[in-house]
Amino acid sequence: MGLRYGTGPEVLRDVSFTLPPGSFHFMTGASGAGKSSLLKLMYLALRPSRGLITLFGRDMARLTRADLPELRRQIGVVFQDFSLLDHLSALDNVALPLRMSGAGEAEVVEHCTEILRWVGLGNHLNALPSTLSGGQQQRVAIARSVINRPRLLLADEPTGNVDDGIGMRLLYLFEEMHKLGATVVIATHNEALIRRFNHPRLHLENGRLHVMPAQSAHWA
Ligand SMILES: Nc1ncnc2c1ncn2[C@@H]1O[C@H](COP(=O)(O)OP(=O)(O)OP(=O)(O)O)[C@@H](O)[C@H]1O
Repeated sequence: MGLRYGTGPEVLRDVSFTLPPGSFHFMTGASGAGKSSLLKLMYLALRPSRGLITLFGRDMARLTRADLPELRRQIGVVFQDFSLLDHLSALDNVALPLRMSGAGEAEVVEHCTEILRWVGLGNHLNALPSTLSGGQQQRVAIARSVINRPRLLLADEPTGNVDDGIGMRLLYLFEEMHKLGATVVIATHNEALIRRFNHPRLHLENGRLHVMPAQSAHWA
C-alpha cells in the first residue's frame, strides 16, 4: 500500500502489515514519518493512492460512503486535533458514541461520569471544551474513544499534552480495552511508556514500515 498527498512524493511506500485481532502495537517514527497518515488510513479518513486496506475482513476499496458510519462506530479514535464538538459539554462529547448506539440515558450518564473521573476530569463534567486546557481536551477525546468498547482503538500521541502520571493512567485505560479484546494502535514519541508497556512496534522510517517484536522494542 502507498500514500501520497496530491502530486507530492509518496509519504508511505510499500507498507504492508496485518494487525491480528486483539493485538496491541505502538507506532513510532520521527516527526513527519507518516504516523498520523497511517492512522487516518486505518480510520478510513484517507484512501491509499495504491494498494489495498482490509478492515474487519472487508476490502475498503469496495465500500460506499453509506458503509462508513457503521464501520467507524466500531473504531475509537483520538486524533491530534481532538475533534471535540465545541457546543457540547465534556460529558455530552463522551456520550456521543453511546447515544448513537442507542444506550439508555441513565446508563449513558453513569458510564460517562465514571470514565471522566478515571481520566481526572470528574470536576469538569459540564465544562465546554473551549474552557478546558489542551491536556484536558485530550483526555475528553480519550474518554470518548473508549466509551463504546471499540473493536479497534487508534490514538495519535494521546499522552502528548499530559504529565507522566496521567500518561501512565491513560495507558492503563488502553490496556484495559486491550484486555477486553480491542485491537489497539498508539502512535507515540514517549519512550518511557513504550518501555513500561512491552508491546510490539510499528516503526516508520523513510516511508517504510518495520514491525519490531515486543522484546526488541523493550530493549531498544
Ligand atoms: N494534508 C496533507 N497534505 C500534504 N502533505 C501532508 C498532509 N498531511 C501530512 N502531510 C505530509 O505527510 C508526511 C507525514 O505526515 P504525518 O503527519 O503523517 O507524520 P507524523 O509521523 O504523524 O508526524 P508527527 O509526529 O509530527 O505528528 C509529512 O511529510 C507531511 O508534511
